[in-house]
Amino acid sequence: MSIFKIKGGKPLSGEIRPQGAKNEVLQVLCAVLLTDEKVRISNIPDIRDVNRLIEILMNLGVKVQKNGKGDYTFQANNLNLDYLKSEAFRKDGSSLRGSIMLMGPLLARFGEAYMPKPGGDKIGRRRLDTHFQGFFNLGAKYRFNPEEDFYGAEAKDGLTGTYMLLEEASVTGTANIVMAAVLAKGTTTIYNAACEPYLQQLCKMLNRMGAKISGIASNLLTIEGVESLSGTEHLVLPDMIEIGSWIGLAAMTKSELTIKDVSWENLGIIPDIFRKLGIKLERRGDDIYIPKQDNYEIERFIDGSILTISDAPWPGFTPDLLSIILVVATQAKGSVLIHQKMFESRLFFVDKLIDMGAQIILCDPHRATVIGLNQETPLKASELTSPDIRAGMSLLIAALSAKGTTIIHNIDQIDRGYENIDERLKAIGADITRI
Ligand SMILES: CC(=O)N[C@H]1[C@@H](OP(=O)(O)OP(=O)(O)OC[C@H]2O[C@@H](n3ccc(=O)[nH]c3=O)[C@H](O)[C@@H]2O)O[C@H](CO)[C@@H](O)[C@@H]1O
Ligand SMILES: C=C(OP(=O)(O)O)C(=O)O
Repeated sequence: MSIFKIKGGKPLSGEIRPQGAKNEVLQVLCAVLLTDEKVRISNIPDIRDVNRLIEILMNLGVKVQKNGKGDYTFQANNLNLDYLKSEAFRKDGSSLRGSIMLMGPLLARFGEAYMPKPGGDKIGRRRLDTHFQGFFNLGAKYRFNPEEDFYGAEAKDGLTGTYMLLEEASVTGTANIVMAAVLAKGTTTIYNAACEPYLQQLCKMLNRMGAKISGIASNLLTIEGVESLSGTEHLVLPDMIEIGSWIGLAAMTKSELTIKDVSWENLGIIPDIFRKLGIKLERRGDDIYIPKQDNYEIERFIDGSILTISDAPWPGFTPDLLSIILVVATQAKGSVLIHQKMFESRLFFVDKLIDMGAQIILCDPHRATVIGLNQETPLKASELTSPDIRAGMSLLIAALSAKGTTIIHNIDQIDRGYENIDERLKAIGADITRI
């Protein structure tokens, strides 16, 4: 398995263009199964999770044509559903989280869907109840035989729309239920739906295919079922998690960076949260400009108490950027409490930052207090292993700011979500080698 060798402490400069959004692509790729017509999707990032999902679609019989970089046409007009019960699918499907979203479209179009336990980051318990509850509400029956190790949902007589109040605003769960409901008989109403830009994009694409979804961008979606869907073209948004990662990188390494074409209107609260850490960033057209800053000071709450940054379903702050916020805070002036509410094992990587000299108290699995070093003492180089995708990127940012040479193992975890990261970092001046 490859490793990264990083010589840190060099300021970076220049322009960087975000890749297409991983978590949106995983949704819209699954949606190609809802029609037998062609669906063209562009700005698809060349990352491990996405490539695996495309391979699964191909194994399922979807015709895949590459039109150019990140630009593909898919056609699901002759599928091999036997693959869903095969040993090969058991292995392929369990390699990424996003594959769970194959179920909604398959159930809607073919009345059956099977799924091995999906993969994704090991960041705590990741339940699938919302997905299945949604399918049951639409009339599907559960099928699980422990010896098969597959989850299954069947609806041989089709799905029927209904009202449902989700227990939690699950991102992939909402996507799955929406994709199941678009072809159901009658009207489905989903309250407490997730509404991340990923979902807004999915719903807009489905409407272009002929679906009737209203309430997009809110937590109350109404879906009038239709008989069938047609083909469409879809452009994937820039990856807001990558954009946040570049903001953090610029601040931590005292670099001047311009992040190109970020789609500001889809970034929600993300720029403001980085500003709370004292990071200056400017809107220039649709770009983000981050000037070189020798230090940045964390704000306090209005009553003078220590700032807390926590995650919440959209339009709250995404949990996928908390690890980046945490690492950037280690070199800020001041203190902050990071509260990761959703995932229970996502903060354990702070041990590695503590080894590098960061001042952090892990209060419990969900909360860490960071006392910033104000760029007075750089982090020390170290030998590290990346535990998950975002912690991996955080460690990479730490390494790029640290004094000396850091080795990061298990960089597959970073490649899962960040396209060609080493070459793109080199282009802005980083000293990083893939070995
Ligand atoms: C492939 C993909 O798109 N993955 C994203 C998706 O995962 P995924 O869709 O798997 O995550 P969910 O939204 O289902 O939930 C994530 C976790 O948060 C908890 N939870 C969720 C909603 C809520 O209102 N309260 C709550 O506590 C869940 O119990 C679960 O432990 O959304 C997560 C939450 O933004 C992101 O971290 C993942 O990157
Ligand atoms: C947790 C993440 O991904 P996944 O849901 O695919 O594990 C992430 O993108 O930060």
